[in-house]
Amino acid sequence: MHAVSRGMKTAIIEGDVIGGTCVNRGCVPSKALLAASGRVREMRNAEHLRSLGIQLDPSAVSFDRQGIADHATNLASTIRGNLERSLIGLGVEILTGAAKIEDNHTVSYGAPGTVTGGRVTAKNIIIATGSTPFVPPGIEVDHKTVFTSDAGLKLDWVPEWVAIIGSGYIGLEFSDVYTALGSDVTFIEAMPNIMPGFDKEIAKMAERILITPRNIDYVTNVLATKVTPGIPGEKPVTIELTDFKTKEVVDTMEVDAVLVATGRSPYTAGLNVESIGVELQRGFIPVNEKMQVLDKDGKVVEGMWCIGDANGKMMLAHAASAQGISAIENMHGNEHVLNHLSVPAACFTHPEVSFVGLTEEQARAKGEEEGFEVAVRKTSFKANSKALAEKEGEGMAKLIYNPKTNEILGMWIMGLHAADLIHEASNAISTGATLDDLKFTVHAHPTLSEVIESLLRGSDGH
Ligand SMILES: Cc1cc2nc3c(=O)[nH]c(=O)nc-3n(C[C@H](O)[C@H](O)[C@H](O)COP(=O)(O)OP(=O)(O)OC[C@H]3O[C@@H](n4cnc5c(N)ncnc54)[C@H](O)[C@@H]3O)c2cc1C
Ligand SMILES: NC(=O)c1ccc[n+]([C@@H]2O[C@H](COP(=O)([O-])OP(=O)(O)OC[C@H]3O[C@@H](n4cnc5c(N)ncnc54)[C@H](O)[C@@H]3O)[C@@H](O)[C@H]2O)c1
Repeated sequence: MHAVSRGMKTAIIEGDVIGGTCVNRGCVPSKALLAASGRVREMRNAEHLRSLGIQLDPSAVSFDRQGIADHATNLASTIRGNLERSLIGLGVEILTGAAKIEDNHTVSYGAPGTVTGGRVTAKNIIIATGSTPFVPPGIEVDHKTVFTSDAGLKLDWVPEWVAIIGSGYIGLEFSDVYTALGSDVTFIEAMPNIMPGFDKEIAKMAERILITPRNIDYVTNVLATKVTPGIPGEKPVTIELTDFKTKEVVDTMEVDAVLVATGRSPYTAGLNVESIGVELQRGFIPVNEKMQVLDKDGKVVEGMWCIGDANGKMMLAHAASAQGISAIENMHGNEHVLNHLSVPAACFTHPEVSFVGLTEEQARAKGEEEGFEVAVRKTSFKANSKALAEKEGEGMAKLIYNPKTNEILGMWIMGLHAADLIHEASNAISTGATLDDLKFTVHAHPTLSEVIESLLRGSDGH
């Protein structure tokens, strides 16, 4: 769409359905499941409702599993249809088939292994082939009792006990869905702590809010080295657990189902990038900061660009789009470099966790290396009138900054609508605004955004 807006003749080659992972097997259906299951959780929380003066018998709240699953499927197909119609309306040509690079200005496409579809030449070619679920060796996926997010999003059943391998974004969001619908969850995490990618303090709070009060337990420092599928209601799934450090088998578990959420692999096999002198790096396509593809000697391959999950810089949908816009600007002659530290991210649990920039640990390490001080301000949702009106005072926001320059290095938020609240910080980092620029900005009262106001002003005493 951005290429069209810049006056370029544009075609997309798609081997499956328009919209990719995000629309069909990612952001969109997962948020539909989270929305529906979140309502179930809310309506079964009698104590919370009572505190608002509402009486509802939690056992009277039921849900239709297929209805929730249909909501996710229908949403994906609506958004896919809208997207396809917009592209066609803008004059983008949609070519169907698996693409194979012939040279830096030619791509052939068709059924895999053939070139019956055709061949197109272009001044610029963007590789945006994305990623697929990574399944560690030893794990047998039957898509029924042992599955990745692809099958999990279909919500074919709600198992009584689900083990989730990996406590990253997918693991956490699915744990939110499953526990709301009545499942027990066990996390199996290779790292010493669960949610290892989070700021440590936020991970601690997330554990207190999202894990401890729910039917969730976890084991850390272990790898699931062998997983054998079962038969629903008849035979359990078996999991062999191996100590991460000693590599010794330490335990076996039997559960009803296993969700494998151990990251994603770039989808670049068969693209034939060798034809343009590129060497894949763990499957990813190397690019420079302008998103230009680099060959095995680190030189720019003229006319070739790569964006999104396939370059591995930041596996998020909006990062992929932003990189695409950046690539088009560069093609158009407007030099542009996306500041990835300004790209926000969010985990859409109830409540949400969001962040932009660095964790406190990363900022302190950077400060030590580069010789600057790091300061931290924190505030709680408990002091926010809107959050209290909703009886949703659990949560915190944390600002990490350089006290000499007042540059914002990172922000982390856990609490109601954290995913929407983070943009004030990401816009500030993106435009280079400092705390001095922002400390007298005004936020409507009573709104959740006053949580950010108190961080920016340091008005909570810090
Ligand atoms: C369960 C889940 C939830 C997620 N939730 C979020 C979220 O809430 N927010 C967020 O920002 N991100 C989320 N993500 C991540 C997000 O989906 C990805 O970062 C994003 O889709 C990457 O976009 P992309 O364009 O690089 O690749 P993809 O979306 O993977 O698209 C690649 C496309 O290329 C096609 N393709 C691949 N190879 C070829 C070939 N050789 N020829 C022709 N076509 C080909 C594929 O069929 C696919 O349609 C989620 C991911 C998952 C799995
Ligand atoms: N809300 C969102 O933005 C959102 C939601 C879902 C997915 N995503 C994207 O999708 C991608 C994939 O998500 P994900 O949760 O699968 O990956 P992730 O990288 O976020 O988390 C994977 C987790 O699995 C652990 N792990 C890896 N191998 C293991 C093993 N053998 N045994 C036990 N633990 C193991 C890792 O230590 C890590 O904690 C992410 O890059 C994320 O950016 C984003």
